[in-house]
Amino acid sequence: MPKNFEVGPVRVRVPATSANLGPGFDALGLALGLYDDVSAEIAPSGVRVTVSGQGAGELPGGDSHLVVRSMRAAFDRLGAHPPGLVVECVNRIPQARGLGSSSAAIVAGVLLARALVVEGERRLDDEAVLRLAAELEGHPDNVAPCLLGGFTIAWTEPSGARAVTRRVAEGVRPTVFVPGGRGLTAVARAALPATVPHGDAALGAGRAALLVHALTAEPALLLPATVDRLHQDYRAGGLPATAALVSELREAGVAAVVSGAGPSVLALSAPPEGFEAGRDWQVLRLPIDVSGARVARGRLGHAERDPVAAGRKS
Ligand SMILES: Nc1ncnc2c1ncn2[C@@H]1O[C@H](COP(=O)(O)OP(=O)(O)O)[C@@H](O)[C@H]1O
Ligand SMILES: N[C@@H](CCOP(=O)(O)O)C(=O)O
Repeated sequence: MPKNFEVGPVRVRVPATSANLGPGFDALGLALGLYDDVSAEIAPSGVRVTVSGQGAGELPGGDSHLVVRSMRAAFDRLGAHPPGLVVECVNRIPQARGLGSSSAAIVAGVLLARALVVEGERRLDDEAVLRLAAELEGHPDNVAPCLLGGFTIAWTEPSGARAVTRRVAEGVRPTVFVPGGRGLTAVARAALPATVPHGDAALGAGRAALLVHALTAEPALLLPATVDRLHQDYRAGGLPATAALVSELREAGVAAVVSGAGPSVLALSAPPEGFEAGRDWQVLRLPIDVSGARVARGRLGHAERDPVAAGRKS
């Protein structure tokens, strides 16, 4: 084993996340009980990546894989350069659906790299992991809940991203509606205008503040607290089915929003009994993940390799 590196494999479990939550664009996020499991170890040469579950047969291998790119970025920060890597991914988070799969891959890569380096936690502390992961992702609202769990409020200072996590009030039960079709976050971000009317910004500030209260103390206020004017309308043209489902749910009194940049829909209160979204939507009732990413020593075991069951346990 080259100097600087821990002996043996490490693994990490990272949760799906839903960002924005309506008015909290690029700031608010929620960790959900659906997970990717990833392991990594130092090899004498080369980069070998195996993927099962979501993205199998589609994602690039080797150094182009997002987990590996994120590991490389973290190794650079740590000043440690491994001769080779073996990475195994068991993915359950649907990709390019607005459920934070890219943030999960980035957080997994950064945490795995840190765990493989001797004294990694001293050299790259938790705050530095958040800053690096947010830098790689481009916005902090998914990486924060993925790392910390629960409901997070993230912001960016000149020195980088910071976040706090808050416990969600009893009775908030997320339901996620996931369509078959994909939507890339980069494309949805390109649909946003450079400026918005002052009235819309003012409304958003008030509703985002109310949403923190509603989610942590008074879920009865979730419907007015999830009104957004900063991003959803601008993206609706590219996501007509998503916009239609959000409207239908809200008209039924459900606090529904676009999940992240879409195309999934997040409902923060339960849809009425018998509500049918239609055949195009997979409906997932997910618990809130309160732990965030968890690192352990050793390869993935039988439980982590189960493509379905293990994904729902927190
Ligand atoms: N587990 C993963 N491993 C490697 N690459 C991934 C993984 N998850 C997502 N990605 C990459 O990120 C892209 C999706 O990112 P993005 O558009 O931000 O959507 P999401 O809302 O799922 O984060 C995928 O097309 C893929 O290139
Ligand atoms: N604030 C971002 C959130 C993107 O989340 P994702 O899960 O769709 O990557 C945005 O709205 O662009």
